[in-house]
Amino acid sequence: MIVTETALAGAYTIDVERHEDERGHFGRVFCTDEFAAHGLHFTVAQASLSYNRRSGTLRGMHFQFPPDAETKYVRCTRGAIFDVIIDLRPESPTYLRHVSAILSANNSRGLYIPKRFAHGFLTLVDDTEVSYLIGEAYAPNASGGLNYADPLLAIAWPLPITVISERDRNWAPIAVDGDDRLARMDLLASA
Ligand SMILES: Cc1cn([C@H]2C[C@H](O)[C@@H](COP(=O)(O)OP(=O)(O)O[C@H]3O[C@@H](C)C(=O)[C@@H](O)[C@H]3O)O2)c(=O)[nH]c1=O
Repeated sequence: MIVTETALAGAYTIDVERHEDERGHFGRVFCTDEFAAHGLHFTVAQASLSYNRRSGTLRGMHFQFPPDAETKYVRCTRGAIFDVIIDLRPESPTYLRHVSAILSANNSRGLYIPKRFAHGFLTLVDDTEVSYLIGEAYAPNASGGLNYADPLLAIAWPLPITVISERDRNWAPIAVDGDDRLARMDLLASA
């Protein structure tokens, strides 16, 4: 695996070293020891699959409030997505900055997302499947979100958004004079 830290500390792209032969290829996507060598101590509590019928489908920008924050390891196993993560750690030098990556079945790239990040994606083709490994149990009452079109975040989505849930369309933009969602992301709250 090729484990590369992104511009947001603690978030990594994970590329597969493919062993190619006439049948196709084989490669590792997760290894406890290799992760640990990069300081990543990831144990899987749940795995989820997201199927998306249409190109232009947006899911996000989601996070779980501490103490139920989630670590996610995301990969696109069919089709392609424009994947975006946002640093919500108030103490971080890259607070509220985002990073994007194209994840596709062709490139087999994965994204490792630490706790206290928001995550979302836009499908780039029809029939796209996204596979997650998640480090913590799901706490439905701890879910929160940010608006994908928030001018403060300034995410340059590469396609028009044509399919989105009502919940995701209606997340409030960040309030610059104090936002309760962001206030709840600090280290004390996550302790
Ligand atoms: C996220 C989640 C949802 N659900 C249920 C709640 C609901 O009835 C149904 C669909 O949930 P949602 O609309 O939240 O699904 P979705 O919008 O696909 O939510 C996902 O979006 C991406 C961007 C992420 O990063 C994921 O962690 C997750 O938040 O599935 C679970 O049972 N377990 C889970 O872990």
